[in-house]
Amino acid sequence: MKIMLNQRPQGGLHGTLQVPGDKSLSHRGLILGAISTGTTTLRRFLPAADCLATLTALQALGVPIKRQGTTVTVTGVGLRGLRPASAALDLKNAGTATRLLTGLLAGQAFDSRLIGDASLSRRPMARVQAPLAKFGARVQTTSGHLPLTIHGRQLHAAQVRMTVASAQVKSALILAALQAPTASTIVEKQPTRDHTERLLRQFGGRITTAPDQRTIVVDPGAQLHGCDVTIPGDPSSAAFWLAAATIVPKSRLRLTNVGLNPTRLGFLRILKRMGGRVTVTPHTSATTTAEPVGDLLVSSAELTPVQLTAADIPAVIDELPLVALLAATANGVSTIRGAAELRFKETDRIATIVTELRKLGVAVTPLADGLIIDGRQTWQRPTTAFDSHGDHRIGMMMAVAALRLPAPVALVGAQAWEISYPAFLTDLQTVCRERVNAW
Ligand SMILES: O=C(O)C1=C[C@@H](OP(=O)(O)O)[C@@H](O)[C@H](O)C1
Ligand SMILES: C=C(OP(=O)(O)O)C(=O)O
Repeated sequence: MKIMLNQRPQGGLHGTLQVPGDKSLSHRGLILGAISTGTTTLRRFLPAADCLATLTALQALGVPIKRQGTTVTVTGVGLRGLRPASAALDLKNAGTATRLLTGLLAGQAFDSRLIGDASLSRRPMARVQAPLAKFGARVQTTSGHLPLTIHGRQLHAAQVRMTVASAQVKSALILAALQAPTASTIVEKQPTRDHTERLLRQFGGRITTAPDQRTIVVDPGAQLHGCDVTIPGDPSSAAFWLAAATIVPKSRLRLTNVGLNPTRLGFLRILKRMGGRVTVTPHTSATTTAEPVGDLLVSSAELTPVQLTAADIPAVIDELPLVALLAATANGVSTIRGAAELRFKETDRIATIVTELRKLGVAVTPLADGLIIDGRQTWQRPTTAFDSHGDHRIGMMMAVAALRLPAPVALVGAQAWEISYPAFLTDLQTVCRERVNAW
């Protein structure tokens, strides 16, 4: 789908948005609901293609799940109640679904086969296969990629030191550890988003994180019970509006019910380091989630450059395209290092960021593990359409860039935002109060 994005709204961006539910928590709520006993109700579930791939896969594994809009009811079957699927599970574009379900299915009493779309089939799977083998798992990849054949079997406990900073791999290992007879220890390379740990505790699981924030002990055997979970707004989706309001003059936006888990707030912290103007108002009343939530108020700002190193990356991994965009407006040279993981996402995001920012005349240099971005030139009018390259975050980042241009520009592959943010165009129209024409 090619769409035309209108030029900069003269009066800036205004209004209040409730961004959709968190993608990571929507996947995890479904999976933990499935392996619990009793009913789990997920409110503000994200009905995006990635999370629907997890939902459909769990249904194929015999889990009764009903969805009405953003409310999902999962009838838990317990850790031993899953049934073999009658065909390969197609996880489409969803890396999170693939890695987490691999950890779960490795400990089941049946074999499974996982497939995905062309993008997912290019992404590395040895990163889950190798550490899962420490639990006795037998996962067969196709030269390190999908299709995967998982030979389900009884797992044993393990002590695993992770070699990639990945919440997906960590979560796969936690789901495997739940199926071992005794406690396992997982040591992360760097702390990553801790949604699995928090949600597992809410479902009654026994899991502890040491003060170093990297050492996790999973004590299996506790009965998991279904819960009511209200999923917070996705901070990765909120980040598009934080970036947009910052770089479009005269803007002021309020974003409500956004997840404020510190392991996800890298973008907010970096935006503030660059001179961004954001006020955070945490909610103090009790919620039915193990996650902090609050409102954000953002207004336009002139930005200074930023230097990011490996320690900054896990908490901002999905927002790095937006950091690059902010850097392309800053009054100096920014550097992003320690971000080689960007090369293993839906696209090689270092390459796709460079291709798209160069259409604006931005001086951007790719590095093996990051980017150098000089924000000092005025953006040029692009002579070719922007392109998502089939990657939702790249497409939405360029839709945000278009908001700063003096003339309309086309975006090819806009439909990619269905992966994580199906209401993106509606929300864009809300904050612009101007028409965005579909071609
Ligand atoms: O665990 C998760 O829900 C996710 C972890 C991250 O991936 P990695 O674990 O591969 O870094 C992130 O990029 C992805 O969008 C969601
Ligand atoms: C990398 C992403 O997702 P996943 O790994 O689940 O495909 C993302 O949403 O940016």
